[in-house]
Amino acid sequence: MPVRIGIAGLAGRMGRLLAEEALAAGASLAGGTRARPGEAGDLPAPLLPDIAALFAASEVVIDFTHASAAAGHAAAAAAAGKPLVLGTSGLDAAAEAAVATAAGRVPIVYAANFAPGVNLVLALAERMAAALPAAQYDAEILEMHHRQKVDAPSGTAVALGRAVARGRGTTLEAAGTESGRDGHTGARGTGRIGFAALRGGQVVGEHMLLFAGASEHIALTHRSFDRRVYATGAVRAALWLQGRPPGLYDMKHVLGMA
Ligand SMILES: NC(=O)C1=CN([C@@H]2O[C@H](COP(=O)(O)OP(=O)(O)OC[C@H]3O[C@@H](n4cnc5c(N)ncnc54)[C@H](OP(=O)(O)O)[C@@H]3O)[C@@H](O)[C@H]2O)C=CC1
Ligand SMILES: O=C(O)C1=N[C@H](C(=O)O)C[C@H](O)C1
Repeated sequence: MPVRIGIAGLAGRMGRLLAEEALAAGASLAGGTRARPGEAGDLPAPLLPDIAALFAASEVVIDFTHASAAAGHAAAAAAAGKPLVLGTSGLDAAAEAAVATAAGRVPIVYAANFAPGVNLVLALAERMAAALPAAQYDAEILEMHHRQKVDAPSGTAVALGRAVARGRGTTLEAAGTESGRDGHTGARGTGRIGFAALRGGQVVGEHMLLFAGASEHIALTHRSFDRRVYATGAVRAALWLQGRPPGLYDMKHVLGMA
């Protein structure tokens, strides 16, 4: 029997591609949700009234919606006893804690970016940060996305920052960050991780991690040209979750890079 996949955010940029990729992977569509359920539109699966109904109809739910919905969706996964693939970005610490709590009951893949190349870049970022002393190489993360993106810095930029911090044996919170400098900011803090976000046009997703030393720069760059790469990865994660024990996984587990 094909795996029944439910899609939270079915009418969104990602939701529509997720539906196509789920069918292409041999799964079936259990239904979807959106923020404005009255507007059915030309959707490839039935719109269900709420997230609980979506979990009831599905074997696994994929969520690409809005950060404000993430904690509730994770709690609904735990209540239904069904796995969740969470791609939504911009979660605050409380929402991430709610996801971790739900992962004690059900398996959850929570990934900032489902593109395989980005997950390789994350692994390389950690290794590079371990090799390049924070006192000599300033880490700066630059990202650019389409003009509709509502959160900044991107989830992937934050994941890159966390990877750099891990490589340096610390956390992003302890290292400190500098974002969107403007005006009399004072000199750059040693060891801090810098973030800058550009928004414009229809850019699918571009990330650069720069290690800036006094005499040399080393950069890692990733560009996505088609957001289908994220949908393919998220559907792969949904199928990978079938039969997994409860736990918080990310894309490196799905890709066998953990
Ligand atoms: N991890 C990854 O690899 C990727 C992550 N993303 C992330 O996925 C998310 C969605 O991106 P994208 O598809 O471009 O966004 P869109 O705005 O195109 O779509 C969002 C969808 O979620 C629905 N939605 C919005 N708010 C809520 C809510 N509070 N509760 C339930 N549903 C809601 C919208 O409903 P309606 O249609 O009624 O407005 C819409 O269907 C973002 O956080 C983005 O950063 C995106 C690409 C890759
Ligand atoms: O909103 C997007 O489009 C994207 N969001 C994710 C993020 O915040 O990192 C992943 C990708 O960059 C596209």
